[in-house]
Amino acid sequence: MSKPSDQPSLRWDDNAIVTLDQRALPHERRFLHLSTVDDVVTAITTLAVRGAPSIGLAGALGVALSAYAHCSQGSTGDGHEAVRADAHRLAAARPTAVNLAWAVDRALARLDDGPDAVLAEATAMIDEDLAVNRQMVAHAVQAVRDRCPQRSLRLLTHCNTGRLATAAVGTALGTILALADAGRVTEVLVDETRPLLQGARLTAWELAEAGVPHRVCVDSAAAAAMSQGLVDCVLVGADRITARGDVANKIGTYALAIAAAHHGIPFIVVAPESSWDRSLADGRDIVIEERADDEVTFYGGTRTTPLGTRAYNPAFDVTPASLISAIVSEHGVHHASEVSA
Ligand SMILES: CSC[C@H]1O[C@H](OP(=O)(O)O)[C@H](O)[C@@H]1O
Repeated sequence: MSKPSDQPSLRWDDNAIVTLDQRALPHERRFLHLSTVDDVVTAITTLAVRGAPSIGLAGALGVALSAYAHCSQGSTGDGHEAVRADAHRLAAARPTAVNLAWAVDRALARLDDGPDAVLAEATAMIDEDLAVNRQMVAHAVQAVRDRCPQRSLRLLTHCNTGRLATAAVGTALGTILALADAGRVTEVLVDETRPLLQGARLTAWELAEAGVPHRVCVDSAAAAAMSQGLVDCVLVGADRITARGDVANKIGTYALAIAAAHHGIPFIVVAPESSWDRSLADGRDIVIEERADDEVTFYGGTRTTPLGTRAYNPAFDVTPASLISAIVSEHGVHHASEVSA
């Protein structure tokens, strides 16, 4: 069965956020109970909770945690400064995915109505994300079919954009699962996605759970796979999309887009409206998160480099709109270009 799962990846339970610790997958299903704002900030910065929509939802629920901690239900403003300070910390936990600040701000806007209203707004976003993903996946399936005449498809994806990264269903991976459920997928090539291996650990786990044929490849093998005719379409997610359609996404996405354009392979971005930042036109203005050297200089807990070796470790890169065949949201295809490398 490959239908995208609609089981929420995080929930509110007894004044805590309950969610899978994505660092432990695929070998351990460990649940986290996040009961303080510090817990939520740490979970986001360590990628225990990850994926643009998921970190937004966790951030919004974190505002609810703060509101209950600092405000009584009938508060007239006491504690609001403390909640606003917590909201700032939550929104700043990771800078690139616009969903985080957007969701935190939306939850914070209900503060004057009390903690219950903040929680109601955050949990409404979970339900909305699920509905949005279902609509988006339907549009993305059609966008693939419009660009790929093949009856059965060989797809390539990068990082993890499934139910773990969203409230449920997923974005690009949700589309892949829907295509597989319709019998349209021969194989999925999954970029392992160095250095944190979201592809090898999480996307492979979701595809295996769904029974979809797949192989993992090192990120640098993706272009070779395209040159060998192993890829009919590339599907990826997004963390921030500018007004003209430049896309910030997991590091390695830009290289995929260049290779896809060179080989005339459709390169489709699947992301919700909440991933758009229309205040920016040029992707070069997107703040790219730089992460610790040891994510690169260590592998499996063992140092791979000489002591003292530094690393260049941006968590994201920017793909210009000119290299993107289509950007699909719950509203349909936003951007389509005849891509040329
Ligand atoms: C639907 S997830 C969108 C996006 O978020 C991921 O980043 P991270 O794993 O660092 O949270 C990746 O860029 C996905 O494409």
